[in-house]
Amino acid sequence: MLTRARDKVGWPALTLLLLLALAPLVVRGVSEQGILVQAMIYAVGAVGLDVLTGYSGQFSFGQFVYFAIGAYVMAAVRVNGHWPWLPAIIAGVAASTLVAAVIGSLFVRLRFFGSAVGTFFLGAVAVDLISGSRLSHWTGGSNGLAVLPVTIGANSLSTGDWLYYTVWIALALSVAVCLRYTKVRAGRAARVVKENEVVAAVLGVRVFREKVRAQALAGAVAGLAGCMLALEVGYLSPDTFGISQSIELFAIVAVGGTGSIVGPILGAVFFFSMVNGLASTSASSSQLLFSLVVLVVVVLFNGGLYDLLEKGTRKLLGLRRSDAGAHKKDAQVAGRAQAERTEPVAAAAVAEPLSGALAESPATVSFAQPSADRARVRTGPPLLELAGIGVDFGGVRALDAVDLTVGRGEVHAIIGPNGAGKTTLLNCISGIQPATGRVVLDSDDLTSLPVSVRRARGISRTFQHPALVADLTVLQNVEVGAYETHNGSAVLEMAGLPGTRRRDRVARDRAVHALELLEFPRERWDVHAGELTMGEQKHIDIARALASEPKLLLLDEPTAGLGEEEIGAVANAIEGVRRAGVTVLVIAHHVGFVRRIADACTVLDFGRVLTSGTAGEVLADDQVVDVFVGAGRKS
Ligand SMILES: Nc1ncnc2c1ncn2[C@@H]1O[C@H](COP(=O)(O)OP(=O)(O)OP(=O)(O)O)[C@@H](O)[C@H]1O
Repeated sequence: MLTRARDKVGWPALTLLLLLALAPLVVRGVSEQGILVQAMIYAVGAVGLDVLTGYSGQFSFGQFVYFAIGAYVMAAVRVNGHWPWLPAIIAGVAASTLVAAVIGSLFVRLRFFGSAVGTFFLGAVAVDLISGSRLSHWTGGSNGLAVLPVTIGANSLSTGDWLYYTVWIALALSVAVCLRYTKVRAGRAARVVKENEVVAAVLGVRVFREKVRAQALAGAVAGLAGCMLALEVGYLSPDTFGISQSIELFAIVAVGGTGSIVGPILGAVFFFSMVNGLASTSASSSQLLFSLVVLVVVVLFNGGLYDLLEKGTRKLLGLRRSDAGAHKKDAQVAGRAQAERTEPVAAAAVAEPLSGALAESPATVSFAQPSADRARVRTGPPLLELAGIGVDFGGVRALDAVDLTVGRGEVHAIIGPNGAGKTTLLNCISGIQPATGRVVLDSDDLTSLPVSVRRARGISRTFQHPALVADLTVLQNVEVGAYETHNGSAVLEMAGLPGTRRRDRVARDRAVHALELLEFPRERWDVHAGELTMGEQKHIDIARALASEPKLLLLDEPTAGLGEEEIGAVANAIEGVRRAGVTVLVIAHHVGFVRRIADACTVLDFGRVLTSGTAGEVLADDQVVDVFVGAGRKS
């Protein structure tokens, strides 16, 4: 399923920051300005949490720990080391970043429940360390630690307008850095990780590294929030920090809207205005009212305040861009137009279900020219050789001594009934699934190599369910697959140095080339993936896999769930891939589709190769009919 993590939030973020910058002109009361300062401090931390949850799909109850580390390190180096204030803040942020990266790398493999428990107890350890005697010479233990006043000339950054604008600068900086992160390669890779870690790995993304990077960024931003909190409160004690802050951050992100960067700022302003506005009522009813309001916002407005505001603004301006239904319709119309333009063979000819077609009689179905003439014309050694591939899932023998040879430049179809082992076979080739036997690509033995190395050696693949990033455009999604490696420094990428810009240009060129090769309509390149039809998504999945310029492209049921015209478009796309000289191994369920695109065909049944040959030969084989329609089957 496609989930939302927004990309185009630059203008809303700028507008909101400008409004906050101007707010002191209108909001003159000391306590009202204090509320906004509190809101902005928490917004800094919440923006980081949004990067972690909304963009990289991770979870942490431990953000308050990074608040505390940032605050205590900043205060301690000033008191004990007499550091100037700016280096002290940098030290606080650096310390929280480092600890978040280390802790993150320990917790990154945990699923939701493990993360929740792990980060919760991390908080308990941190509070104990701060309040206990072990670090008391730095933290002041239970006595607390004074935060030395920060001044510029005669002005104190800890009070009044100076505090307000110091915190505002911290917020603007956090928003700028986090927004930039979501736009560079590392941030986009993290968004694919959020969609599906296996897909990300196959696209060459270092899943572990991207998750730790997101943890470190969220930790850095939380550390900066901690420094601001230290400036504001002027005195740190174990009571200054607690798990409740992490929960408040979650509430702020949920109320404001996840995956939007802007939402958490709105959420923080709403949250603190509510808390302080209700504080005048009796304690118990204010708590109840507050909880009810949060509940209503979270339950009724799934996308949070930002979503509500975005939709309201569009309505007000009479824009219909986010009308998903309208877009879907547009997409279908555009998809149909494209299919009509590029479809050289009647779409119906490729849409016949394999079992149905064979049950009728192969002769009665109007197919494109069988590809027998194309088959086996390839010369030279085969590109892919599988020998004795075997996989057991407990008692289930999913693959049993499978041998398969795929010729260079060939389109080779794998067919077979449900559960025959087709997907497992592709998983073995791409390295997702450990197996016995040998996998050799272009005389290169890949058997013991991991997914990332196999991709680098020329294997790319698609999945039954394309995990595209909904709020990235078509072109941006394809770019994620176009990077040769997903190594490199995220900091350098965010700085936009010439080296990384060059690499981005190469990736863009490859993505453009892949889309052109598949004849995906140019007017749809800037459409968000969340607005594409299923057929278009499959198309983009193929383009994304093709963008890495593989030797072998593995396609897992690219026609599953598609209508006749869309199947025709996928067949055209595969023809384009063939013309580019890329070898294709494709799982298919439609006999017309197989006849049209395949040079060769292998039938799997109960994890074994039943038969292999040209598509024409294989589909004329009685045994194949048995497998698909059950005739002659003993059990
Ligand atoms: N992770 C897994 N754990 C346990 N059993 C599995 C796993 N993956 C696949 N299997 C089993 O292995 C066998 C082959 O599954 P596989 O998904 O490869 O078949 P398939 O031919 O691709 O089927 P379909 O056409 O339905 O996708 C099936 O019996 C399936 O239940």
